[in-house]
Amino acid sequence: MTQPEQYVHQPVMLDEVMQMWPTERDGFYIDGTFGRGGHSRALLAWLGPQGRLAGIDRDPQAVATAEALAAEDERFSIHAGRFDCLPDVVAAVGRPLTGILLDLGVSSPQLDDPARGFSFLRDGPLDMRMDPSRGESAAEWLARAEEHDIANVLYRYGEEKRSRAIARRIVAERERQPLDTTLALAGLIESVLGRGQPGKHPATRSFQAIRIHVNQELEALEQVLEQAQACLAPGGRLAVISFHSLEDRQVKLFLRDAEGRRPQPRGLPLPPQPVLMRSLGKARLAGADEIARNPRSRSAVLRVAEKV
Ligand SMILES: C[S@@+](CC[C@H](N)C(=O)[O-])C[C@H]1O[C@@H](n2cnc3c(N)ncnc32)[C@H](O)[C@@H]1O
Repeated sequence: MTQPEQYVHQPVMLDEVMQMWPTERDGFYIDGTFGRGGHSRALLAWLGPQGRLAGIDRDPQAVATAEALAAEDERFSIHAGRFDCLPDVVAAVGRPLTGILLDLGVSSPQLDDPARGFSFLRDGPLDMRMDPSRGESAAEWLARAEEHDIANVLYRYGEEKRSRAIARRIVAERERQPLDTTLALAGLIESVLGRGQPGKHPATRSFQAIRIHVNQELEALEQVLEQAQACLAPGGRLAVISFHSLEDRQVKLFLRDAEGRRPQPRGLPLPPQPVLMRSLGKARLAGADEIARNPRSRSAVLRVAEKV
């Protein structure tokens, strides 16, 4: 697992996060997606001497980077695992939670390392697990899944219109030989869909879908949003950066319900809904300068809410 030598990490929408972040420098904060620590380092530079920051990540490489940071800075601790271990982290630190940041999805080093199997541009084992020590790899899942389950995943998580044709071809191909490299899968998808549009590989949507499924990304997000609402102290803030419409929709619907705005079924008036969170402004997008510097920020959407 190598990292490109010239890799420079640019935390996405850092200025916008800091503008909306709580003002209590000696509070307790969680970075639920430590990654390579870009946001965490900026938060530590801002944090006061009595402040605490706990990082969470399920990726062993991210955890190794964070352990080095924890050895340098006693205000910081790292917790390996899925971010929906949030209540355990809060209990371990034992302080009221002032803020939580989630910068969702995969990190650039994960995408760029062929050995992790996330990239359809570089050949590697078809893995795609953020934590390679747990669960099934993409190759293991594709080797055993029913055709209709593969089609459903491609449709639901990738919004892939030709999901059935791709699933059919995967099932036919795996009878002939194992489908266990990224380029074998990317080539198979291209053979079904053709070359696609310029600048967008035809395998983009399917790779996104399989990655979301293998890592149970939307299940973990659903859990952590509920937990954040329950664990935050009153006035504490939740900041979420999403990178695709499925994640952002989930955050938006969670906030709608937490703000007591769930649509009422017709003819069946419900009691008034409790107001648990308050959105701080509308969803924000990265600015043109950041997008020019860091193209990955192009699809970022930031939502921030405060516990009431
Ligand atoms: C976009 S990167 C975060 C980058 C980070 N903000 C930075 O500045 O370096 C997302 C990170 O979150 C981790 N991650 C994604 N989903 C997770 C989950 N459900 N539980 C724990 N970690 C997760 C990934 O392993 C990855 O390291």
